[in-house]
Parts: sequence; structure tokens; C-alpha cells
Amino acid sequence: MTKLSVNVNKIATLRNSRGGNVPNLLRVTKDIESFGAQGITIHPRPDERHIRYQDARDLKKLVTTEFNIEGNPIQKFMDLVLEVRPTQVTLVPDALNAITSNAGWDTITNRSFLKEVIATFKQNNIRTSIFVDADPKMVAGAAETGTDRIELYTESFAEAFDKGDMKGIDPFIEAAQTADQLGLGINAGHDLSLDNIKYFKDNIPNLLEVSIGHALICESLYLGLENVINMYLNKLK
Ligand SMILES: CC(=O)[C@@H](O)[C@H](O)COP(=O)(O)O
Ligand SMILES: NCC(=O)COP(=O)(O)O
Repeated sequence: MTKLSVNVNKIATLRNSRGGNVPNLLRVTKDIESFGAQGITIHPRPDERHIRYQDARDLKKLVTTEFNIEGNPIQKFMDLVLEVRPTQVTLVPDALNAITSNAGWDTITNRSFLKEVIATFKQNNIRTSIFVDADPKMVAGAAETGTDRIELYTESFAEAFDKGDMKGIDPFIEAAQTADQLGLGINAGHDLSLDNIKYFKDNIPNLLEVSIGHALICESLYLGLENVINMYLNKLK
């Protein structure tokens, strides 16, 4: 079975846009778990424009499913993860001001750095994952770091799928086979959605976890809109 980990960054972004506590991140997270999600993902960035470091601490007290923290392992992030001790840490090579994640690690150039960081987290019993492009060379490089898992960066698949190009899955099948041969667990994420998730899952059978945020929150808006409009109309009669 593939676990669904819901990325709640977008809930925090909406909350922060008004400066108050609506929507309430902790309440929404609790609801997401009670609706059956098997994990919660957050991706705090150094400017804390969506998830704040304090959110990570607050969520740790409340999350009962798998808690996954993603981010670039700068010192501040390392300290947070070692304090919070989530189930899993996913290392993502974000540039400081990136709007969203836009590349996987070069696991060959960064091998010794990643090896050191992975060792630190593993010594603290935190499962590790490395965000990589669907490239067997990068998957093989990830295996050299000692990581437990990789997270396949799925934007190129999602973009191809959207254009009707079914071949966009091919590099992911190859990368997943390499990961399997090397004993790495496979996660995936970025731009996965209700439209493309079944095709991805059907082609990557050994998929352990997907983390989904942007599309899932947008879909929740669309699918909930009719209900809420009607509730307002009823109150305005
Ligand atoms: C690694 C990854 O693909 C996700 O964590 C994604 O970056 C979500 O973060 P944002 O919500 O900041 O786009
Ligand atoms: N690791 C991917 C993730 O957490 C969510 O990415 P997205 O669904 O917001 O693109």
C-alpha cells in the first residue's frame, strides 16, 4: 500500500495571508488525519512564509500518523528537525528564495555533505529521504549516502501527463527499478493530483509514500465550493 502524506504548507499560507489563526493549522491537521491520511508533511522554508518553525513544534505534539519534515539542511533546519524528531526528514536542495521546490539533489557532487547529514539524522532514529530527479545516476548516488529512501521529484511527470504525454512516466519507472535494486525505499511528490496519481501509482508499484499538498488543497476547494455556497444561500433566505 502507498501511504498518503498530506502537505499542509498551503493551509499555513492561507492563515498567514490574514495574520490571524484562520484556518487553524492544528485543527485542519487533526481533521486530515481523522479523514484517513496516513501522514502529515511540512516544508518550512528559512523565511517561514508558510509553515513556521513553531508550527513544526506544535504539530509534533498533535500528529499521530507519520510526520515528515522537508527542507534544505541548513543549520537552522537541522536544529529544528533534531529538536522535533519527526518520523522522517526529506532533504530538498531549495534555493533560499525559491517559490517552490524546483530540482532534486545532485547526489554525486554533494555526496559527502549528504552522507554526513544523513548519518546525523539516522543516529537520532529519524528516517531519511533525499529528493531526487528521476535519474538512475542520482538514485545510485543517493544510495551511496546511506539514506533510507528517495523521494522522486514528480513535476516533469505531472507536466507531461497534463499534456497527454504518457511517456513522461518512463524515467520514473527506470529510477524506481534502480532504487529497488539498491534497497532504497521510494517516496514521490510534487504536483501529484487526483488526475495523475492513479497512473503514477499503477506504474510504480513499489511506491511507499506520496506527499501531496498544492493540488489536494485546490481540489478540496473546488469540491467543497458548491456545498458552502448553498450553506450561505440558506442562511441568507
Ligand atoms: C519537496 C516538494 O516538492 C514539496 O515540499 C514542495 O516543495 C511543497 O512545498 P511548497 O508548498 O512550498 O511549494
Ligand atoms: N514532497 C512533495 C510535497 O510535499 C507536496 O508537493 P505539492 O503537492 O505541493 O506539489
